[in-house]
This record gives sequence, structure tokens and C-alpha cells, in this order.
Amino acid sequence: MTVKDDVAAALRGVADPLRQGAGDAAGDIVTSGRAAGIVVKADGSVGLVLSVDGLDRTAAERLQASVEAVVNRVPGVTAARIILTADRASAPAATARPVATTVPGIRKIVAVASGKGGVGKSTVAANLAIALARAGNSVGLLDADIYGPSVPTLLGISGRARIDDGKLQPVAVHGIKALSMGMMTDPTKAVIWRGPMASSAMLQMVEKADWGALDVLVIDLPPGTGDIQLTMAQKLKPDGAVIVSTPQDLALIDARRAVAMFAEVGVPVLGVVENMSGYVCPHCGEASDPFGHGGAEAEALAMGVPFLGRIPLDIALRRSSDAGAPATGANAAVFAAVAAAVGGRVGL
Ligand SMILES: Nc1ncnc2c1ncn2[C@@H]1O[C@H](COP(=O)(O)OP(=O)(O)OP(=O)(O)O)[C@@H](O)[C@H]1O
Repeated sequence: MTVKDDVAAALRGVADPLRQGAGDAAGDIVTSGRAAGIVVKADGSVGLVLSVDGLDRTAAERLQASVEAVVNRVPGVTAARIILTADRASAPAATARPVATTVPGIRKIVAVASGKGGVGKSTVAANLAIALARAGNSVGLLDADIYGPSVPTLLGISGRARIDDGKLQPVAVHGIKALSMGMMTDPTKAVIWRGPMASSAMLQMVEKADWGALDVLVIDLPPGTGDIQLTMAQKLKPDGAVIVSTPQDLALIDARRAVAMFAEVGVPVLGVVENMSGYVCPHCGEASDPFGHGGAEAEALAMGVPFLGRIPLDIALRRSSDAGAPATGANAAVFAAVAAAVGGRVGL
């Protein structure tokens, strides 16, 4: 028996929380398909994908903890990395009321993250937020990117955030409410944020701003997977995370790190968006592939996380973004599809 067989055998001893007591043959998490994609590396570290479909946050965290404990007990295993995914909405609570986040008035929080900078994370976050609003949700967008807040440019917002009755006022634009780190500081001056400062500024922008009632708050996290991002993910406990990557190998290595970071804090990865995938000629509209495409989709498949869609490298998108306008045409259709998938997965 290989270590992988031993891990699978150990996981068969963990009951699927939704099948417990059902007395059917599919009562364990391997047979029911909840645990899949077991990978054992040469150093003895084990990775696997755990679906938390239909489970509330407490049940998902409990299941993750038992899976970790069981895998770590298998001889030869040096570390366990559990990637949480959620394909369907959480099971409705007994009262049939939507499950709320820890922030009053905000039903769901979705983080948009990337392992490295410049991959188009903010472009995806802003257009995802607008697409979710067009689908009928009341949506907030928080640009927590302390390194280079680009949401003001993307949405055409200028000036500092207003404070009324001691509360920060998000700006209404393109059918959403938006607030950005860029509206807190002087854009001509460099700001040096230390980790704790950045985390507490972001928490205040979530908890103390006048968002009103929101179906979903989309948070554009800073790029990377350091302590700041980890703390933000831990403190805010988003309902899920969308990872943005370009198709190139180096970006994909970083995307893998981002997936691992969310796994570490028990936040389900809703899927991967491939940006700058192929190139659309601004003259004839023909699509070509100077840097290739499909890398992020293959990587998502390998990690067992959903692939949400691809956006080409398109000068029209850069122009509209720089002019503060949402994506149009085929790009807008991709964002609408990504929004539908994300909305379905978090239960909007
Ligand atoms: N698919 C695309 N086609 C053309 N230009 C794009 C595309 N996606 C993003 N861009 C452009 O690339 C630049 C960087 O995008 P964006 O600010 O969204 O990246 P980011 O990953 O959030 O960067 P940062 O690391 O600064 O946070 C912007 O000028 C944006 O308009």
C-alpha cells in the first residue's frame, strides 16, 4: 500500500456530515465524493480537495479539522494541505433566512485575490461587483489594495471619502457602492503601511463604513500571500475567494500559493479566473495567443478548484478601465458568467 492508499483508507473512516445516520453505502467522505484529488509529494506532504457543499461554516470547519487530524496521523505524512471548495450554496439555515456574515447588514463577503501583482485582480474585482449588481444584488466593493489602489481609476472616482455622522460613506457608482484605500490617503504621497495598520484600516472600512444592507461585499485584496493577506482572510472570514491569474507559469505558481493560503484559513476557493488569456487584435478583432492560454484552467483542474472563465488581453478593456467605465461586449458577458457562478456558489 502506498501512502496515498493509506490516506484514502483513513479518509474512508470520516463520515460525510450530510450522510451521517443515513445508513447508505456512501456515508464516508471518499465514497460520497467530498474528499478527492489526493496528492502525495516526495517530502511526504499531502494535498487534497475537500468539498464543503451544503455545510454551514461551523460544520465545514469541524470537517476540515477532522480531515487534517486523520491525514496527519497516517505514517509517512509530514504535512496536510486541505483545499476547501464549494460548488453549491450552503444549506439553508433552519429559519430559511440567508446566512449572514459576521458584519451586520452584509450577507456575503467574496474576496478577490492574486498571488502576484499586475495580473488584473482589481479589473476582475470591479467588473465582478458590477456584474453581480446587474444580476439584481445590492453590492459593495472594497478596494483593500494598499500597495496600489486602482479601484478609483477603474470606476472613475476622485477625491477623498466623505464622513457623515462619524461614518465613512462609500460612493455610489455604476450601480454599486465603492470604497477604496485610495480614498483615505493623498494619492500624491507614498504611504507606508505596516501589517497591523493595514489590517485594522481594512477592518474599519468593512465594519464601520455606511454600507447599508448589502447582499454581497466584494473585497479586492492586496496582491500576494503574505501576513497582511492572511490576517485579512482570517479576520473577515469571507464566504469564498476568487483567484485571478494570468496563464504564465510564474503567475500560476503564485496562484497555487494563493489557493493554499485560503485553504490554511478555511476559506472556500470559489474558482480561478484566467486574465490576459490570449490577445484580441484592436484592428481586426482576431484572437491570437502570443503567451498561450489555458494554463490557469489546467492548474485549476489539477488543484480540483472550479475554473470560472477567461478574459483576453484586450486593449478595449484597458481603455475602458482607465476611463473609469465597466467592460463591454464579450468581456462583459464573461464577467456576467463569472458573477452567476460566484453568486450560485455563495448562495446569493
Ligand atoms: N484583460 C486585460 N486586457 C488589457 N488590459 C488589462 C486586462 N486586465 C487588466 N488590464 C490592465 O492592466 C493593468 C493592471 O490591472 P489591475 O490594476 O486590475 O491589476 P492588479 O492585479 O489589480 O494590479 P495590482 O498588483 O497593482 O493590484 C491596468 O491598466 C488594467 O487596465
